[in-house]
Amino acid sequence: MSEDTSFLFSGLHFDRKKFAKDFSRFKEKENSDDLIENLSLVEVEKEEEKKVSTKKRKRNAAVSETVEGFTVFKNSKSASVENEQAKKESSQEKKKLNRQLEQDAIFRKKYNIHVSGNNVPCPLQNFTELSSRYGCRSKLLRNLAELGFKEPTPIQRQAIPVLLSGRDCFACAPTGSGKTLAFVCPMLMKLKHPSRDGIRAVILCPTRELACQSIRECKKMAKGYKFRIKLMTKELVRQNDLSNFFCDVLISTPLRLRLAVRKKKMDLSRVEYLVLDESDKLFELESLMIKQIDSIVKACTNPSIILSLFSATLPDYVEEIARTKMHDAVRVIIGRKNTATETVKQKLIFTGSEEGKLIALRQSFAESLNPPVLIFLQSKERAKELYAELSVANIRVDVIHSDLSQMQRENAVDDFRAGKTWVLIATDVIARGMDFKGVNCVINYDFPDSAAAYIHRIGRSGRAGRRGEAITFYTEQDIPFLRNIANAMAASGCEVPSWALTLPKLRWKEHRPRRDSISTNQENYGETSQR
Ligand SMILES: Nc1ncnc2c1ncn2[C@@H]1O[C@H](COP(=O)(O)OP(=O)(O)OP(=O)(O)O)[C@@H](O)[C@H]1O
Repeated sequence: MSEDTSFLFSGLHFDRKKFAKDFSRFKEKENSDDLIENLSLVEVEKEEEKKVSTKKRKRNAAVSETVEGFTVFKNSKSASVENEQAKKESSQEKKKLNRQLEQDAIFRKKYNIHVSGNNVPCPLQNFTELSSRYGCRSKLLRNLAELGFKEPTPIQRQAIPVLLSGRDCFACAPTGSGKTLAFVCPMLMKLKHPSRDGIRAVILCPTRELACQSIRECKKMAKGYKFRIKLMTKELVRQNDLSNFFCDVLISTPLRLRLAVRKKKMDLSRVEYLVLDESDKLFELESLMIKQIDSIVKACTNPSIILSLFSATLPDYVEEIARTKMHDAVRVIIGRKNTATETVKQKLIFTGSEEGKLIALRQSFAESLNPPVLIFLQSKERAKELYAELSVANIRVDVIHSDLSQMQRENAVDDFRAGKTWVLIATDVIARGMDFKGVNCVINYDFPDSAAAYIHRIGRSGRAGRRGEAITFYTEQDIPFLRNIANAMAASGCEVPSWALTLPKLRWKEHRPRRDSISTNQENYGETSQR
């Protein structure tokens, strides 16, 4: 090489012995004959260095040693040893990851957990993992133990890690399978401690009854914490200015929260955690709720908000709408989507006419009235009529519908929970989410208006692994709509008359036909049907 290359090493002291080979390459050449050889050597060297440096760039940090302020890359020999080491490490990493993925797949199969999405977190093996993996405080674990929750349910095993890792989540799991805890537990862990910094978490429920129940469940799980957990009540909405209102958790129906945001300047910009419970009900097309949900989600402007949807039925259109509001969401389905729980024995009874229903009801009560029993009808008028009929019999019966005051509705639910009421006659106002321990039987006195309504109604029974029963009366006018219910029954492992599965499948929106009146004793009707 003709030019002087000593500047390359000026200011550095090299151990000539150690680097003799390298020095030999850069030494002055006597004649040009070797120039070509020398150039080619230099090119080879450069090529080698180029390969080494690109490989190194691919690694997290090039291994180097500093000599007097200069970083000197190791020579190619130690670099290739390094590469070998790095390759071995990364293949070990890869093997470990694959082993973990395999274990997760086996575990999810065991609990019928189906997931989709990027990098889905490992499911929980047990509740103690909440503290070992996520640093959960002992207080929360103690509360779970006090509530008698020994093992996480399948939906909790998967939805909790997803939400704790800050991912948006769609969760569809059977009725009575613990979805409430699946979103409350990670919410409390994410909130960590009380704060006066605005409204931090919001849970939206389709009915006031469910909102009241959710706040009760929340407070049980937050025992010992000082979280401000508030219900959006009529009184709260009546306050003039809510712009400075703050709490850790706010539970509301969409209508009330939208009112508070639009009319009373309630600020949702710091909400970090938003849960849409019974989400398919909230997103029901042509319902006012879907517009209310839209304005609430828009008001939650926190870019790092965690949005989750929970329900036992999650139609595809709900996912499509929600995906426009979610980012990189994880989908968690337990069992088969939109199917009834397998813990409820289901029966269809043909009663011919409306009159036949009352006879069939009296007969089933005479044979085996096994309270508590829930009876669903398609309207409040019909609920009142049946209440009039049954309240004369010596059965402790009550009724709940939207014509009652808030207090009357709460009393009806509390009395039924407490066992004071044996038979509760209801409209669909309590068909979803309501958790009554040990309802032995649900009677669909009027045919449900959709397969989803059927799944949610009968899901008031057979909860938390308990067994239950569901009886569905149907008349001539219900037969065209029978196929969907028969499918839901068959999908949850129930015996269904084969002819029912051959009926034409109808894409029905709502089935609430006009029906003959129930009341047979007109003179009693006026006295006892004040409810
Ligand atoms: N890990 C658990 N172990 C035992 N019981 C549990 C567990 N988690 C929840 N439960 C109980 O299971 C019952 C049903 O829970 P929850 O109401 O959350 O069900 P859900 O899936 O929300 O039902 P729905 O779809 O009807 O709303 C409740 O009584 C609750 O206390």
